[in-house]
Amino acid sequence: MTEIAKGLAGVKFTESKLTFINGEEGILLHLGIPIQEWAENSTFEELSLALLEGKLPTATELAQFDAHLKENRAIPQQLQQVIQDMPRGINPMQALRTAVSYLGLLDPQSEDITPEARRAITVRLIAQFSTIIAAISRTQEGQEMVAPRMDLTHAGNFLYMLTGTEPTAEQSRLFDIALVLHVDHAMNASTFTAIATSSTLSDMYSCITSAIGALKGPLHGGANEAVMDMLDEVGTPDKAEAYIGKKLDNKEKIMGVGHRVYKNFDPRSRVLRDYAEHVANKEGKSNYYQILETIEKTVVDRLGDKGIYPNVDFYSGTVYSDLGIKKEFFTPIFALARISGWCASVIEYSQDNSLLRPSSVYTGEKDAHYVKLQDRK
Ligand SMILES: CC(=O)SCCNC(=O)CCNC(=O)[C@H](O)C(C)(C)COP(=O)(O)OP(=O)(O)OC[C@H]1O[C@@H](n2cnc3c(N)ncnc32)[C@H](O)[C@@H]1OP(=O)(O)O
Ligand SMILES: O=C([O-])CC(=O)C(=O)O
Repeated sequence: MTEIAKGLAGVKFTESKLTFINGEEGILLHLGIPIQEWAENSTFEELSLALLEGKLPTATELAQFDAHLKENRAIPQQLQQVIQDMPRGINPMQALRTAVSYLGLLDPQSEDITPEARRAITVRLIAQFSTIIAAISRTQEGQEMVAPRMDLTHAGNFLYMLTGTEPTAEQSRLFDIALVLHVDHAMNASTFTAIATSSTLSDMYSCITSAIGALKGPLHGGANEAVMDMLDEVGTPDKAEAYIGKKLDNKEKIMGVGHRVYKNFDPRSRVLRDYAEHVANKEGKSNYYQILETIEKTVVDRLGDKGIYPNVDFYSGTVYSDLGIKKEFFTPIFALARISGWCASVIEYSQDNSLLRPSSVYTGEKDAHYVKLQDRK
């Protein structure tokens, strides 16, 4: 019988120098550097550039890249209008997908798939994702959009555009770290989707629009919002153990735990857990954090042997909540970070492109014949 690689698990279809993961030991490296070092020392801007260039940038290179991002923060008036006119109460990931697709219509370079054009579009996409997501949030709440500021970091400016208030240095840094942790993760479903689209020699906006669609699902980026739903459903920490026990007895999945690659702690969830704890301790342990602690313990006790541990989506929501971000925007924020990984991966793959076209094992009939409509029972 032909072996089927269900979910393409473990299938290697390309080489990449960007990200290394050892799922058994819980190791994640970008350009060989551990994620913990990136989180501690770097910024979203620097990691994005490093992945695009394949090396740590010099101070001059980083300053130039930062200036390019800032120059490109504003979004076209026509797109602002489209966002303004979107129906209310929509899923923000649908709104993001539509806005990015529309942005492609306005970009005269959008059909150009040369490496130079892909790179120039990448800078605009990274810069404008932030403005688009903040604009969607504000208009959905019936508020005026806030124009970007050029004197703030990428993370700080996003929080400013989202809330209309300049964040503190601590808030900006915390959010920046969260972005760094989400930038890239090798051949995850959305990056793979972006690459599959680019492998047909399609344009950058099509690649990113398809990636947004893939990230939206609750088995991937949508899990961070689903974790918050679960916390609200649990209600209080004393109910968490019984809630999880019942779900597991019913063979239901727990959101924010388990991972296709990590069969041990996801190193990013540990960093996020420390920040979530720090945030919770500031104001006395929050309900959310205490529920998460109990869920983590219950899941690891019951499923640790199966390699099921908290993933990056488990603690991120409590950090975002503390920054005043609504749960519907957790997945767009994942996209705000992952845009850099998507673009860097598409550009890397395009250098030695091969059409992605796997096979399936046909299990249907082979000797059927057409029956005219009027003769069918
Ligand atoms: C950024 C990210 O995308 S990180 C992932 C975010 N997604 C989530 O948090 C959703 C919850 N997690 C999951 O659904 C899964 O762990 C996935 C989809 C992420 C990866 O899982 P896969 O590698 O496809 O494994 P699969 O879903 O086949 O599960 C393997 C076994 O572990 C169990 N399992 C996996 N995840 C979970 C979970 N979250 N809760 C309970 N059981 C789980 C399955 O029930 C299955 O058990 P079985 O062998 O007894 O049937
Ligand atoms: O790698 C994956 O399968 C999921 C993902 O995007 C991540 O964990 O960041």
